[in-house]
Amino acid sequence: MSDDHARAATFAESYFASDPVMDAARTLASEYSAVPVPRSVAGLLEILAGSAGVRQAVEVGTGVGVSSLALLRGMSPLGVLTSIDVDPDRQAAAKDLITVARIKSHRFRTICGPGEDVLTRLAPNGYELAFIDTEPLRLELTVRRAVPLLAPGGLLIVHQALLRGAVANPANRDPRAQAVRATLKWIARQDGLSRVLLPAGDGLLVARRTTT
Ligand SMILES: C[S@@+](CC[C@H](N)C(=O)[O-])C[C@H]1O[C@@H](n2cnc3c(N)ncnc32)[C@H](O)[C@@H]1O
Repeated sequence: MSDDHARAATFAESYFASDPVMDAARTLASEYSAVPVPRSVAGLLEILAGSAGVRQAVEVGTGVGVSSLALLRGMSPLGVLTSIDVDPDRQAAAKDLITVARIKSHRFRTICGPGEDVLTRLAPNGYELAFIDTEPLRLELTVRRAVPLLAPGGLLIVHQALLRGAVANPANRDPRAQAVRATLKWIARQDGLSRVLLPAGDGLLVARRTTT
């Protein structure tokens, strides 16, 4: 990253109102070694969930709940987030975070298990937003299984879509970079999805189901 880009990224990450609950969540994340979405991505998740008036959302990669909190803050006050992770301890920490943030507990449904498997048990066309922030090696299968869950107009949002510069560099043969590249190619082949790839956080892919 050039000096100018690095300075711009640092400035962007500082351009937020003070948020003690989110700050505490970030400290918690480091204790659980669960890298949370950066502030810019959390802010965008909240705005997207809010502008779409989301009532049903699904997330793969709860971590300690930084992205969950952002989504729940943005969603309709009646909205329910179903959040999936393989790590029960992190999910327990996420539930505590949601309580501390004074969000009603029934709005945050956690399921412990591999996202790529759990998604097959959820309702097709039933979700207005799917957020994926999981292990890159599992990403393509997870995304393939998340897309059929989207309602018409629903949003698919994938974090870690650039893995710093690795995904954009075709000479980089790291398996995680290759897995993310394959996922992006699969998304690009889908007729019913419009898409944009943003260099926010570790790369954010936002796609919208355009078919009815
Ligand atoms: C980057 S962290 C998620 C951070 C979270 N989105 C946040 O902002 O706080 C990735 C999470 O994915 C979980 N994970 C890894 N493989 C998974 C899988 N196959 N299915 C579901 N979760 C998985 C890890 O346990 C970890 O908590």
